[in-house]
Amino acid sequence: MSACGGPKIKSELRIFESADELATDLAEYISQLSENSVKERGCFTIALSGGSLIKVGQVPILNSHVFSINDNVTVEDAAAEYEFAIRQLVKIRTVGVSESNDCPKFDLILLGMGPDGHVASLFPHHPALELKEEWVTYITDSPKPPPERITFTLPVINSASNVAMVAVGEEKAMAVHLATAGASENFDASSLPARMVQPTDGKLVWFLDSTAASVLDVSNGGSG
Ligand SMILES: O=C(O)[C@H](O)[C@@H](O)[C@H](O)[C@H](O)COP(=O)(O)O
Repeated sequence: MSACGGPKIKSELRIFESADELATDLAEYISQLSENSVKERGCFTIALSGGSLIKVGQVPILNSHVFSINDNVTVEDAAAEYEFAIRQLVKIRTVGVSESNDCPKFDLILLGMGPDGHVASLFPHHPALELKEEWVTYITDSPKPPPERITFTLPVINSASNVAMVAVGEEKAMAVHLATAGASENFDASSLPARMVQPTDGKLVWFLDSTAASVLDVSNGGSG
């Protein structure tokens, strides 16, 4: 594994020869964060993205501690229900609160990234990227199936104590480069939502395999 600093925010790039090596380090990273959070706060709150990243079935978590999306209602109602559930968790202080904007402050948000640089269900140039008040929103026009999705908004993602962004495979290499490289002043960040993941008071760690990192200019910290 090689590690180096990312762009000017508190970020780190971890690059692995294989997806297996990445998975082992990611598991250890999550386990360490969990141990620290439980010691400090008595609990550990983690938000999981969809896609191929997570196969949560192997982790022994009480069902009552898992908050899944209700896909038996309209996508609009699912988003409202989910936001209500998170607000309840914030009210009882299970989920912390960001000091700067009252958003929920997850201990860790675990994200995959698409080849177009989308994260969660925040896609390039989508109006959902502009939302400032909502914690959870819905879209009905996802370019990646299924078309109807709910998603955390950027204010919630950027309020996390830790964000882990995982990208594996050649098809993501350009998006990784554009998301982590220094940008010209007229770069339109909304063209690459992963670049908008910049935790306000938290740390971003990229977990990459060597193919996803193959376009990075790692010699100068991958910040281009
Ligand atoms: O629900 C989803 O699809 C995720 O929220 C999405 O952001 C995913 O993490 C990326 O599309 C990467 O997906 P893969 O890991 O399967 O490439």
